[in-house]
Amino acid sequence: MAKKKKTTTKTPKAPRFQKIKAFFGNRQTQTILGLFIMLFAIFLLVSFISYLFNWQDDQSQLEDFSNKKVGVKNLLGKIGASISHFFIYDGFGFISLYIPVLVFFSGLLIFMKGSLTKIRNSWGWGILGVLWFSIAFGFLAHKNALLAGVVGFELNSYLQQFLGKTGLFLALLFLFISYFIIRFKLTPEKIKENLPKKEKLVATESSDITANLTSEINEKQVLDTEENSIVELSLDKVEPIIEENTITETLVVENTVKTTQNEKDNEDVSIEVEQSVEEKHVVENLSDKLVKDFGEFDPTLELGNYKFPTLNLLKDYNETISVDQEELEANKNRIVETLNNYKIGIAKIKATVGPTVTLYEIVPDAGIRISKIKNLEDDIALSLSALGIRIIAPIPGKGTIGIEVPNKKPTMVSMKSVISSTKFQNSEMELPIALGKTISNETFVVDLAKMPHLLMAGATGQGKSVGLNAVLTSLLYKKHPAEVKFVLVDPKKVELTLFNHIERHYLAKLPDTEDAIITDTTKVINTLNSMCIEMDARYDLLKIAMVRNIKEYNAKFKARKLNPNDGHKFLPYIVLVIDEFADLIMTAGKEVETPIARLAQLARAIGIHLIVATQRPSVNVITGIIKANFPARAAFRVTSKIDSRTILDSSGADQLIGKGDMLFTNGNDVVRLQCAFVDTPEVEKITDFIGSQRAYPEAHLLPEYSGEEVGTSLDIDISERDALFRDAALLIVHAQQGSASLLQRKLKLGYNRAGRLIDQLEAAGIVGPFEGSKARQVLVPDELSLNLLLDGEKNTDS
Ligand SMILES: Nc1ncnc2c1ncn2[C@@H]1O[C@H](COP(=O)(O)OP(=O)(O)OP(=O)(O)O)[C@@H](O)[C@H]1O
Repeated sequence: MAKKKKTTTKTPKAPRFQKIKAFFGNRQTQTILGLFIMLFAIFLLVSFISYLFNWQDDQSQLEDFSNKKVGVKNLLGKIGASISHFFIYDGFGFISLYIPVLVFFSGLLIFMKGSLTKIRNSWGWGILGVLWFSIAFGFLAHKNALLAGVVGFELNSYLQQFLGKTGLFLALLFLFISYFIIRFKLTPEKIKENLPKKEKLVATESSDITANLTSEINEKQVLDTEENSIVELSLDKVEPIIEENTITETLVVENTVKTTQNEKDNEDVSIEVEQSVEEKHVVENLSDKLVKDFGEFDPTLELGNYKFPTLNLLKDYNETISVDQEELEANKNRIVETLNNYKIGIAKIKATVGPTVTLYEIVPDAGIRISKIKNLEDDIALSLSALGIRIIAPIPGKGTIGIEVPNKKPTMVSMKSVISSTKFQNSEMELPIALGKTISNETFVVDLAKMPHLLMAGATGQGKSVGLNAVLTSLLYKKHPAEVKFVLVDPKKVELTLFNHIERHYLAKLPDTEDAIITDTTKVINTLNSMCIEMDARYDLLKIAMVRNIKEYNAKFKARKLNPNDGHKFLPYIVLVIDEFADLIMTAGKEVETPIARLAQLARAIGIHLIVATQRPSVNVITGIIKANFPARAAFRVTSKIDSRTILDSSGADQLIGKGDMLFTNGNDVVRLQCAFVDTPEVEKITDFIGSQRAYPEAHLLPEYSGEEVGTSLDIDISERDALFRDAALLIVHAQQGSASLLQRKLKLGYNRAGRLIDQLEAAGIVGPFEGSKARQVLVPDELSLNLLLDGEKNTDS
């Protein structure tokens, strides 16, 4: 029975409790309850706010609460007014407004099935806060009944009795600070770490590292600590083990590992997400800063006051092209007649009058073969009884045939007219050159930097030197001394002397040489080789700067992205002008040709450009290797068709009329131009104008080059010599013929090995340098001398 009783007494209680629990655990109940609480919070808030405005009126009315006649002003009536009065006036004062917030928040959490702990926490902290504020308001403004409320006022005066004003103030301050310390888990260390927000690189992959590190943390540290406590482990003391695949080198270990143990209530476990601090990036790098502070590097600054030559230094000529109608008619009639004689009908004819020649553009009748007209070139010229007829059949890009007939009265194209043209003045080219005017009277401007080298040819007295002066003048009018330097080679010794005036502005020379203008052949060789050294040095600079050409390099340098302490400097363009190339080739041959070919092949990217002029455009002067590397050619009048072919790869230059009449090609079309005329007094005026200005201390210096290296650039170690070296040397000395094919035949070697042997023999001084198609010279006369030479070598080597 007793047993029975026990069960009967216990059972009714348990289900009731469980029923209540189930009732409140029901989501519908929770939703309704949450909603009710939220609405109640709004009710409270509205009434509180309304009370703030109407409290004085409503207060007296509340005494007569049940009296229907007595009304209140509060938006939520007597109940609203009473509750507000209770909380605000009799309670905690103004801060009571926080109570509806707390209520609303709790309602929301119930509505959303949030954590109960949160509700508990927020009420705990909320009530403390309300009390604190109420007392604080009482402390600060005890006369204002609404601010502190009765509770605040009373507590304030009660506490002041015990602690005094200062004591209470300190107590309030203490509570205030304590709140922040507890709430935000502040420690002096944490504050210190957060205060100086300097470059602290935070691991972007902190999770990885944390994982790595946790496994490494001394377990004891964790176990020794109390249950349920949060163990903060400073990672400073832990040696991080960094796996290869983690990006860790730049980490500042700042994270803390939080280990929570034995949590009973899962709901109570709140996850704290530590915000990783955004890694700071340097937006403005050093070069940007330098540019911001000092502006872009200005290479012209050293000669900042430099004045470009003025246009009035150049002469005016009467340049109006007079169109002689009679001459035009007569020429047209003769062309039509001549062509008709050869049964070539003309559909249309059009004339363009240029400075020196007039172009008659002919549209032949349908069915006429162009080659027929081309073949009749000489006959037509004879019939027109004029020199310098050039037939262009067809005119590229047009379906017409051109016949260029010289004008009876040619017009001079002055340098002034081309320099002052907007085409030249507004050109954005790197090295603009105003060469002259085309047949349609347009100024012809080309970029030397794009050519990239220019070959000029023409018989003597046809305008080459004037052409070179036009090129140099163009550059002087457009480029600052800091941007371009000239290396002038003048074997004729008289043509370029005027440019001596601008030595310290525009010229470049070898160190320890007196004259910047080179007239001596050996100096030319040294200068060319020095330019090859300059070229290699510039390529190295470009490589380090990771740019492809001088333009990009200089742009980078100007933007202060290249450090002068690393050897970087602003690179001026270097223009090498050789006035008489034939002379050089005749006297120095390969020694000149090889560096010229090298420069021509490679120098374009690093800003070295060559202008080579010759009056003998024969194949032994303009060799295949030179021609291949000079796509831009300017031909003045030459004496034979063969010369014209050598220079232009086509005839035409032999039919020019001289005096600056020229053909220019840059690989594709041939353009007929009248070269601009600049005479010696004009050049003198310009060079004087420049020369009288402040200059650099000396001419631009090219790298040093010692002439001894000429011809023995091959530096082959004795120990690396071929096993057959001695045999080969003997063979060559016996035969007195330095050819690789001899070695190939006699020693039965392959081409490459024989070539290598010849190189080694050259390095040893047994054979001379390569001389084109001829066999190399043998420098050792007999076997005895050879033995002496080789034994001597051995002795010096050991
Ligand atoms: N563009 C031009 N317009 C008008 N006349 C010109 C022009 N170019 C040259 N001449 C005339 O031709 C003459 C010879 O020219 P220039 O001295 O340039 O010839 P060159 O080819 O250099 O001769 P050389 O090879 O002997 O030095 C000049 O004095 C001038 O009278």
